[in-house]
Amino acid sequence: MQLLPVADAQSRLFALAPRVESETLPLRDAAGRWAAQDILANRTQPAADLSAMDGYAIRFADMPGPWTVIGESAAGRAFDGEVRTGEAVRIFTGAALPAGADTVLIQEEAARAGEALTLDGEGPPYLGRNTRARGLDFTIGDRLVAKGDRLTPARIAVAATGGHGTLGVNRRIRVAVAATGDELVPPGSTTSGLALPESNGIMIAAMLADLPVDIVDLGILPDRLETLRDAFAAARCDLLVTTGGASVGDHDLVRPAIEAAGGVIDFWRIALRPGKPMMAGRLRDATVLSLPGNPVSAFVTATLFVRPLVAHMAGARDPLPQTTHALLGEDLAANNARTDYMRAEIRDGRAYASTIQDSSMLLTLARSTCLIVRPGNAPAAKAGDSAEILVIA
Ligand SMILES: Nc1nc2c(c(=O)[nH]1)N[C@H]1C(S)=C(S)[C@@H](COP(=O)(O)OP(=O)(O)OC[C@H]3O[C@@H](n4cnc5c(N)ncnc54)[C@H](O)[C@@H]3O)O[C@H]1N2
Ligand code: MOO
Repeated sequence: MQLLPVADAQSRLFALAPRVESETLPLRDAAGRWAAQDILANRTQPAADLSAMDGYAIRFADMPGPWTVIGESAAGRAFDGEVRTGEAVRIFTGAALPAGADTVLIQEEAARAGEALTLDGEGPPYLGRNTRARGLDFTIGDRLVAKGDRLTPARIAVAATGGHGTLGVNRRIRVAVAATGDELVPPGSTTSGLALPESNGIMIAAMLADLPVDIVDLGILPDRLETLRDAFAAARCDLLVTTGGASVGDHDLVRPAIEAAGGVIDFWRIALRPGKPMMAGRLRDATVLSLPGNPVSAFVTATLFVRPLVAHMAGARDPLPQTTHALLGEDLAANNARTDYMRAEIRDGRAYASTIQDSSMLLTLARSTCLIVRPGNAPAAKAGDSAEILVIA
């Protein structure tokens, strides 16, 4: 059986799902979206040479004083005269440097009696000390945020300072989530016998909570072809995520149900552990991602495929999760052909894999802070070797 490498599956998935349209939003509502265009500065920042400290604007050539104070410059209220030899202007942080002045003497190093000002300390050591030049941060026309960048708080702030009140962003993604399985009951209901509280749908919604999505909860669907078909066909969404019923058992009906609803499967089965039986396709205007039912498999495939797909559709230039490196706390055995995402904990800067890596074990997942990425056919590794990790908590 041919298993698709993870990276190939990710690119095929992105090729299946178009980017959504853009809209214009007030800055306050744009946080967490992706920029639909480059955001260019409409103004220069700072707009003039400013003081960086509270003190006195002077001419550096006049050091070490004394000076006569001839006026005041405050933020937003500039002194409109000129500072001549021997003169100083009282100035505050963020205020415009008056014409003629080039340096600021901080007030802690100055003594003032009426309008007479003398040096009381070392004073500024060079011309321009304690000032900010016009355009220090950026100049009109500079690119502040690139198309496809996430609108982080700092990027929202720089756009505001750059003169923008609204931004072009990609719209929110409508994600329908369906859990399938006759054994499943809603969380919190009194369980008896073999009934199992549903957790995958809840977990996936939680994993998307920081992304611009509207979740359409299709609830728990039974293992019945017609019910699944009708529910999938009726879902109005950009992305349909199902869990369970993706494997080869007699009750694994997700694939036939998608096809019966008029959908087409593009790929199935990934060289991945856990998460092998994941499949992807299209159903009308929606992309479909069917995740395996085992909770850890659902978590890993949601990390590697659902979140990146949402980010891709919402305009991200770089939608894949970022990995980093850690030293292994213990030896690891050689891997087979499937890329392995091992549940692990970081302790004292070293990554320790859980002893049992069963894809049903939620408590192990809940205690893990990272996944150790073991590429397909990786040789055995030693404690102290560097390994790729994906931080998950
Ligand atoms: N003969 C084979 N059997 C299996 C294969 C295979 O290749 N050949 N693959 C195995 C792998 S790998 C996985 S992963 C599972 C995935 O199977 P399904 O996607 O069909 O998942 P289910 O059978 O429906 O459920 C598996 C497991 O997870 C529990 N589950 C399901 N949904 C939820 C939910 N929403 N919340 C909590 N728990 C859920 C379910 O009760 C089962 O215990 O197949 C292997 N079999
Ligand atoms: O690949 Mo399954 O997802 O190992 O448990």
